[in-house]
Amino acid sequence: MGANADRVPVLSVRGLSKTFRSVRGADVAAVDDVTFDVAAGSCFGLVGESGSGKSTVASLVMGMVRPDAGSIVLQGEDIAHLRGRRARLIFDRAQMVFQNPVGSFDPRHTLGCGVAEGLRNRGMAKKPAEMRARALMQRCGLAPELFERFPHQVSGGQCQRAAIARALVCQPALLICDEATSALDVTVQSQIVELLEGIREETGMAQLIICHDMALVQRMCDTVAVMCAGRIVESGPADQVIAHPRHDYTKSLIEAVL
Ligand SMILES: Nc1ncnc2c1ncn2[C@@H]1O[C@H](COP(=O)(O)OP(=O)(O)OP(=O)(O)O)[C@@H](O)[C@H]1O
Repeated sequence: MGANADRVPVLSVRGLSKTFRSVRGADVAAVDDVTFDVAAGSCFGLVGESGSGKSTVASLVMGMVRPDAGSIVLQGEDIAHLRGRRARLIFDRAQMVFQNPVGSFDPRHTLGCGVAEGLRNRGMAKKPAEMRARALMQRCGLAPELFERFPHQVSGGQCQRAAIARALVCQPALLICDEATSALDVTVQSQIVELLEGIREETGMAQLIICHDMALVQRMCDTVAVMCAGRIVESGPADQVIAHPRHDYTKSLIEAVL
């Protein structure tokens, strides 16, 4: 756990629900009465099979999908129903890293330009924005020459490091990683995990890790919640949940990877 952990919830989710309506009548309750907290300096794991609702939780927290019910309190403010410009301000406080880093960058721009873009969009002049982007890329383990490379000219691991640097430009209080290491080989995955842990220690940010890999959760997370068909079926300290799972669904997830 991060040295700055002080148990202040950066994110408090209460009774969050979202059903995707279908014209053909097959509605999907993607998120159903979900409640959890993510404390400053801590790492919270949201695990579950494909389709259990993990990414929808992330989209709801980031304001990309509107909830049917519930509250999402980010740094003390309920952001569940913000609209327009105020909703976009969520990105100053929470950022996301995705599974496919290459696809998350504009192929026409260099990685450096992509990392600096968030600062430029917030009104910073080109020179200081580039300097800050270079420093962040270096912190994320990227050699200076990679600043000028295009996304397709670097490895998946290097591109994911750049995506993490880009997420850090606005010093978010919350970083959501949605299967951020799933597409990487084991060695690179381990390096990215170390990078995320280091950043958490340094900044005291809260991290929400979305994945289906219990081994990764055991390594990274303080707390874990297990999602099944939109609901949290089990949650608690990661070591405890993994050592003594109560729910059959959790047992099957653990047996699949450990
Ligand atoms: N925009 C959408 N419209 C309709 N249904 C959706 C939409 N987004 C997600 N769903 C459905 O909601 C359910 C939960 O999907 P979600 O992507 O949140 O699961 P997940 O646990 O993140 O899965 P994965 O690990 O495969 O990404 C699925 O049944 C999915 O088909």
